[in-house]
Amino acid sequence: MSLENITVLGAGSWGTALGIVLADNGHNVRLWSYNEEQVNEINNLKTNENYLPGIQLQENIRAYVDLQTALKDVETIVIAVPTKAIREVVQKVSKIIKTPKTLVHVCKGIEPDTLKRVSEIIREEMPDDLMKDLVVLSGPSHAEEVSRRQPTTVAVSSENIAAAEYVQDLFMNNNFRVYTNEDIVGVEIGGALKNIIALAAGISDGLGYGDNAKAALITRGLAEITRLGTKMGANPLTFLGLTGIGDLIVTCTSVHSRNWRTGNALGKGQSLEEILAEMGQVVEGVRTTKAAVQLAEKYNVTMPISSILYKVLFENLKPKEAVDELMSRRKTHEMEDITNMLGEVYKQL
Ligand SMILES: NC(=O)C1=CN([C@@H]2O[C@H](COP(=O)(O)OP(=O)(O)OC[C@H]3O[C@@H](n4cnc5c(N)ncnc54)[C@H](OP(=O)(O)O)[C@@H]3O)[C@@H](O)[C@H]2O)C=CC1
Ligand SMILES: O=C(CO)COP(=O)(O)O
Repeated sequence: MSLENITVLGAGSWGTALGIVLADNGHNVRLWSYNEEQVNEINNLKTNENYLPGIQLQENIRAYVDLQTALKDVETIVIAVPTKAIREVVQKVSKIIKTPKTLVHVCKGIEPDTLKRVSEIIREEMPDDLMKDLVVLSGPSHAEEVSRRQPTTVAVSSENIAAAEYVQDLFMNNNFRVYTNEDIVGVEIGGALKNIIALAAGISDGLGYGDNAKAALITRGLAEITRLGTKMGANPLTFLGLTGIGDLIVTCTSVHSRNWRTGNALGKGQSLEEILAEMGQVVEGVRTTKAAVQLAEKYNVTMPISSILYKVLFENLKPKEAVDELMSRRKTHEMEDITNMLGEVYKQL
């Protein structure tokens, strides 16, 4: 495959880790950050200590503070800023580029109130004639491990399978295996909602509950994600793949996860404000919990874990009381709703 200039917007942990993958594949990587000090550190010391401590960056990664220079002569733009910054960043890009580009977003969130997925936000902010293709990259992939070249698998999804295959080739190497999947709705919903369940799993661990509780949260979490996602038009089988159960497992069980760590500290009694101030990196699940509760209402689906987490995050419900409330819900059949979902699966086979 031909080598390219590729611009990565956002020099946080994920943007930098993906930059390392692309640089390993021989591409010229331009990391854009609005923080001049960080840009100087990346260019002069070849490190990004606040986001990926102990990692040495390659010579073919260069950082830029000027967006116009960062975007000069690129075909592909990777968007790796938090969901709340997407609109602003895409608007800035749309005012600079003159020819259509392939956009790859790697963000895991949903916008509260508008209830838009990230690809929908990008489509609203980027004129059609400036967007060649839009591709989502998602899956179980902590930046800390990717930057150390530990084996990782992800999926790329696009309405145009040829575009997904093109992005698959850009990123794929022997440490970073990339699959394609055409179900953008399922890929984005799985990636965004797993963060909510990871917050809940962290709370459970922080309270001192064990593996049984965590397995329950992962399994019942997957059930509520699938219930909502299917109503939104996703293929239920996607939730059994890398961007569904795969990402749910890694985020609920890893100390790398900012969402799990936030939940863990909440379970131990710290306040949300305090935790977020100390984290210094995005915790997407907090904002996505608001969106999920609104989506559950809109699509008329029950999402008990997301709903109870909303009360913990925004209504001062104590974590222990939240668990008691979850456990004492009315009795039900495990497969309630799932039979409907299976009907959808069979229709798609
Ligand atoms: N980290 C990971 O392992 C993974 C992350 N993701 C997803 O990738 C996305 C980015 O996450 P991640 O890199 O981890 O987050 P980080 O918090 O590590 O980094 C985000 C970067 O975006 C910058 N940024 C924030 N707001 C703006 C803005 N308005 N304009 C320009 N830059 C901005 C931040 O700068 P500053 O901090 O100075 O504000 C920071 O450099 C999230 O949606 C996350 O869920 C997906 C898979 C793995
Ligand atoms: O999405 C991720 C791993 O796949 C990263 O999760 P956190 O944002 O919780 O760190």
